[in-house]
Amino acid sequence: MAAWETLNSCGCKGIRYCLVCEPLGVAGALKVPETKKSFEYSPSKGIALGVDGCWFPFPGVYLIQDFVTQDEERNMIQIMDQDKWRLSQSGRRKQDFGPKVNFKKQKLKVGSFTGLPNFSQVLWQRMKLHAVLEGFLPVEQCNLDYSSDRGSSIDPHFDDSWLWGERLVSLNLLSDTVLTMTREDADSLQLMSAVGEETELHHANDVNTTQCNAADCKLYGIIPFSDVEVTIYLPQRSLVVLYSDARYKWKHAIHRENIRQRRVCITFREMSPEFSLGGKEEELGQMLLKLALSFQGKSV
Ligand SMILES: O=C(O)CCC(=O)C(=O)O
Ligand SMILES: [Fe+2]
Repeated sequence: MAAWETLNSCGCKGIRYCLVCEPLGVAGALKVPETKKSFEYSPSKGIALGVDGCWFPFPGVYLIQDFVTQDEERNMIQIMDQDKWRLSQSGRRKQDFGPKVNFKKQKLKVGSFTGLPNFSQVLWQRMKLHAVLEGFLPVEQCNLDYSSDRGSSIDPHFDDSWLWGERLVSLNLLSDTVLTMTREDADSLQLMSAVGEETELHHANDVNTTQCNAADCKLYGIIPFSDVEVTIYLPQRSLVVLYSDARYKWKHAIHRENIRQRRVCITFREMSPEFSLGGKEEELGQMLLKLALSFQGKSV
């Protein structure tokens, strides 16, 4: 392959780069290192915890470990790899099962959407057993493929909320990773002081941390949200649901340094109220849902 072909074989546009298109030295020059106070999300307590034991509530994350078995994971990856992966931004590749959307113009067409893929039906049935996903009707599925060779990442962003509803559901396959949450608004957060001595977190298995007793919790200080980041450790084969504050107030990102091996993420999205029952685009919403839930889809 000629050098220019190699240089052009990525899906980056504008300000986004991956290891294929990134001119030497740009990575360092582009990113002014930011020093934020880092907190780790504790799934068992629903709080963000600092190394010094300070913490604050972090609502809107629901994590299910071992959502699929190793065999199911292998089968799904095999099915996905039989299909074409399209180049996307920041070194990612993707397969999309959903309507054709122009988010900027808020325009939506069925396009060549034929529904979600067959293997997702069993995932959907399993999801609905969790109260947080009651009534979840997936209308779009996006498979993303991250690799360390391509320096894949996803910049901090909010998912659209004109078309997509509150709950974002992602299945994390092939390797563990970290979802990084940040806020850029001007609000401040009330930081609580440490309780007890055992404050060290052990990722998702943080069973041996102390339980917070509200009576012991003291206000430690107030800091701007923009000075903090919260890391959510996502084990391989776990399913994570983002909703409420974690969906609407915090941006989410996957940093390049947190992709150590190939990682595939399957994200399911539901309709916003506008496209749901009683909404002004209800009819279109119902039509898309019928297609989606036929589970006969091919990627668009
Ligand atoms: O890879 C992930 O876990 C996040 C993907 C994501 O944020 C998106 O597709 O909007
Ligand atoms: Fe997202």
